[in-house]
Amino acid sequence: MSLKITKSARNLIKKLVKATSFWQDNYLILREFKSFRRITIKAIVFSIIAATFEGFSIGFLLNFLQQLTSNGASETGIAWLDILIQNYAPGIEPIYIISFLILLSTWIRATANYFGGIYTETAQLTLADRLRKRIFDQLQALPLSYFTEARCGELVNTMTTEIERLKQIFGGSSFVFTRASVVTVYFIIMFRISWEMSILSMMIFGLLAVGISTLNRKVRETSFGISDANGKLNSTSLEFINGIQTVHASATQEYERQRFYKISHQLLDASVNVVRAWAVVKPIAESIGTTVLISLIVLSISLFTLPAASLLLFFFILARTVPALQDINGTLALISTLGGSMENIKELLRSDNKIYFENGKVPFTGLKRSIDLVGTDFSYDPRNPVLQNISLVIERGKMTALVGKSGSGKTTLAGLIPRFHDVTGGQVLFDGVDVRQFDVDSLRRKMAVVSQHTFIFNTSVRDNIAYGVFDATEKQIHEAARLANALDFIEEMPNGFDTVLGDRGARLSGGQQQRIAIARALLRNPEILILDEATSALDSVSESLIQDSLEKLAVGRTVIAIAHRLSTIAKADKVVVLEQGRVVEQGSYQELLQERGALWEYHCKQHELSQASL
Ligand SMILES: Nc1ncnc2c1ncn2[C@@H]1O[C@H](COP(=O)(O)OP(=O)(O)OP(=O)(O)O)[C@@H](O)[C@H]1O
Repeated sequence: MSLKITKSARNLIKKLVKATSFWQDNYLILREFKSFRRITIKAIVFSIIAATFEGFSIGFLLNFLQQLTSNGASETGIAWLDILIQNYAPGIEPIYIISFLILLSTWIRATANYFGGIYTETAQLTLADRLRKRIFDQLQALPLSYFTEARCGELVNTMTTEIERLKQIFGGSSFVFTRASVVTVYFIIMFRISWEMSILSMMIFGLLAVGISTLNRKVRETSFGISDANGKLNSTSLEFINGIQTVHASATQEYERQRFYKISHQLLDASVNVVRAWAVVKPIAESIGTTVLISLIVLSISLFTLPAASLLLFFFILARTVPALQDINGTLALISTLGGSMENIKELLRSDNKIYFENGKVPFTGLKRSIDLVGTDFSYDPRNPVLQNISLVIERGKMTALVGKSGSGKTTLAGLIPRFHDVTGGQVLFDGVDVRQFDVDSLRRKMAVVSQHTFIFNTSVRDNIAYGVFDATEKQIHEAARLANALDFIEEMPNGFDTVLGDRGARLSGGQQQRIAIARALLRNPEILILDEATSALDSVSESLIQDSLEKLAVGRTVIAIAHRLSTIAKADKVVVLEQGRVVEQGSYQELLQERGALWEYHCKQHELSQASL
């Protein structure tokens, strides 16, 4: 029965909490506390214990003062304590007992503060950790198209700086909670001393709070500029560092300097605005607080008559209440300055404003017949179709070459096969089954993509080759490197396979990076291989090495090659020519040449170029 009542009371509290607009506004962040409820509860409990014992120590102070002013009264003034003394320690002077109790309360308060501090800090750190991970998971669940739209720097800013700022919000909130508990205890004691004087003080403080909260709201509004400027600063810094070579090559250092200075100045302006707004709050609160205190003293002395010890303690507590309230106000104002960060994090965590990648359930066990594109359309932006009504059969174990001018949609088309993008019309079928029905991990595990833009991680050569095949043996890694014609240059490196490659493979040439990518693909031993051939001019030795390793990689697999070299096109079983997102020709190389259409022109152009370069 009692269990039922507790349960329904708990449910009622939950419902009430969830009905508050604070919960609804901040649900995406507050729900994280569920996973570390215990630490949060401990932090709250210890803060309350600390506040209670602060109250006890001050409460005992009144009895202590009364003892001093009454020339050694035989009673402490606390009924339960007097009974205890009479029963168990009749000979001991009450003043010693009160002194001991004051000390004991202070020790307990200090201990509770110590644990409260640890748990509060742990709760904040855990919250930051949870949010970082949640944002990471969120980013992983989003389709690739999200990353082209959202700015990289802003995302990094939200995951790092904004989370740190959010931690400050919760640090501040717990500080406000602790101070508010202490102030509550102060008010209880003040009420016990004189309810009239307490009500008067509360009314004045209440008015003060209304005024200050209006100011805090203004501070909060100014804070949004900081988050915005921080995001832009991060983006610009990342762009500058990533594009440093282009900046030097284009001699645009001065342009970049001005761009960076402008954004940095924007951050400065936004921060100064917040500092100005915040700086107003503190002195106003301080001067009003002191005025209130002095007015109260004057008013109470003339209006109310109280024993000297009580009056002294009342003002002693009041004098402690004013700075505590000022602390609360100051912290609330500081929290207001961090509102922008909170909004940014919530924006990223929201799921109702994003399109998610929907994974299929069917495990992909391998291609048996063909990949079919049936009336496929695709666009990154609805106003601008990139692929239109593509119908095409990619047969198992054959090489299909995609040919066409730059921007005709070859990379986009190839990206539909590992489901980097979802079609906007028509279908992509694997042996007659829509690609969206397959579990995407199982699908991609059967594939490898070697593109012009190989991403090299800042780890060792070995780890870069084995990326995604984490159980590969040393022998397999060496064999993959050998087949990719990468073994020679790897062995010449200072630490061979242990050499760390630097940010984005800074230590490798373009051709070497490609050979690492080919080794990576070889190690995956994919059934389906997507090759995006480099158009950039490699020296002829590198080119023939890469060509040779690509040929080894392609043997016995279903290959979709975005082909620029005639040698690749000529070897393909099928050539598909794209123009402005449409298939204009498809067939074998010889057939298409005989038709003297688009491929013929392409062929002639390449031939002229190769003749000219001889
Ligand atoms: N992430 C993207 N967001 C928006 N538009 C894009 C994106 N990627 C490509 N496009 C556009 O889609 C069209 C086709 O691009 P795609 O990269 O598929 O062509 P491509 O034939 O592979 O070109 P290239 O041979 O130069 O690599 C282009 O007009 C391009 O501007």
